[in-house]
Amino acid sequence: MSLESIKYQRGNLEVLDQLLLPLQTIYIKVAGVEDGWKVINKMQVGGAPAIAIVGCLSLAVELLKDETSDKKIMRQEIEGKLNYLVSARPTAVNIKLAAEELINLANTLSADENVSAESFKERFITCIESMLVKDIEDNKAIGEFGCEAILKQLEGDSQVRVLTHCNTGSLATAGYGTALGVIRSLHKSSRLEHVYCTETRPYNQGARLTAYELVHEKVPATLIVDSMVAALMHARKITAVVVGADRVAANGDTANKIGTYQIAIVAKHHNVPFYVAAPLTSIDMSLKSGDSIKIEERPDKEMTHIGDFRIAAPGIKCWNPSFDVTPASLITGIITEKGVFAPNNLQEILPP
Ligand SMILES: CSC[C@@H](O)[C@@H](O)C(=O)COP(=O)(O)O
Repeated sequence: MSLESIKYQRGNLEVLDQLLLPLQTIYIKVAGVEDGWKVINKMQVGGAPAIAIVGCLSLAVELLKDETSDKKIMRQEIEGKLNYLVSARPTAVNIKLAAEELINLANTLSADENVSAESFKERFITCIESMLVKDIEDNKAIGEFGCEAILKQLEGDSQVRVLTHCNTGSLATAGYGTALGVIRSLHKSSRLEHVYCTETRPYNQGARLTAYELVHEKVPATLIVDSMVAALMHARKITAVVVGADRVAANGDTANKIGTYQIAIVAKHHNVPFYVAAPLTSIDMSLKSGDSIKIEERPDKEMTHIGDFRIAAPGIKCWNPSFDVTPASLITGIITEKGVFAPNNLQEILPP
């Protein structure tokens, strides 16, 4: 069975504490928006889709307990709480787009005289709950499209070696995963020879989470340190790189975990196709290019320490951007639930 990072039943939300993995499997109760903001900001839950889903579900849990019977007050509170949740982490766009959609729904329900306060609440919560199912369906479609695109470039029925970065699996989504979903689909098709996953310094999502998922799923995999990517591509034939995204701009420039950009440069040098696997909810058509994507900077401690153990020389200054932007020119294709698109062709699916 796949790992489950989000456990939800109406009125009850728990998330698997990613900071404790792989050593401990502990679920944290998220009783409302304040808890939702904290688990996202502290990175107890990470990954753009999972951040959006957990944030919105934390609002669903809070709303269920709310006894307000005034729709206007409910609408106002919902808007404030969603904007607050969006502020927990600035780079991933999924939560911002989900918040905009939910605020529109709240406006419509509040303005409709035929909708009672009870029915407003019910329809609003149901809409949030549907995100869980939709994300898994989208990821399975991404997996299939990605698998097909990678296999299409091969001659005969040769085996595939893939490199991935950060965590994009069941832990970073509602389930199945995006880039890791593509890897899962390749594995199912018996064409996957091997996966290489990077450690993903400084927070080690690759070593802690992706490696954990790959071992759990019995996918043949090897962990490498981030600085080994060029050596790996020189030493072994890598068929493709597949990574996730936190925000894709309208021109295809893609923000993803720090280190993605340099992997794309190395891939270009070695003629290795570089794919971004992301649902449409990671594409921000309001931004012309990656230059306008806000890059989150994380506390120094995430670089200088491993857990509570300091590894960096005391007194040294740090720069800790959590993401970088890979220019569209380095990206072979963006794998979405609607198919694989050239980065300069996103208007085909999402007209501006
Ligand atoms: C399907 S997850 C895609 C991205 O969100 C992922 O690659 C990533 O960068 C995660 O960053 P994180 O800082 O752990 O939230």
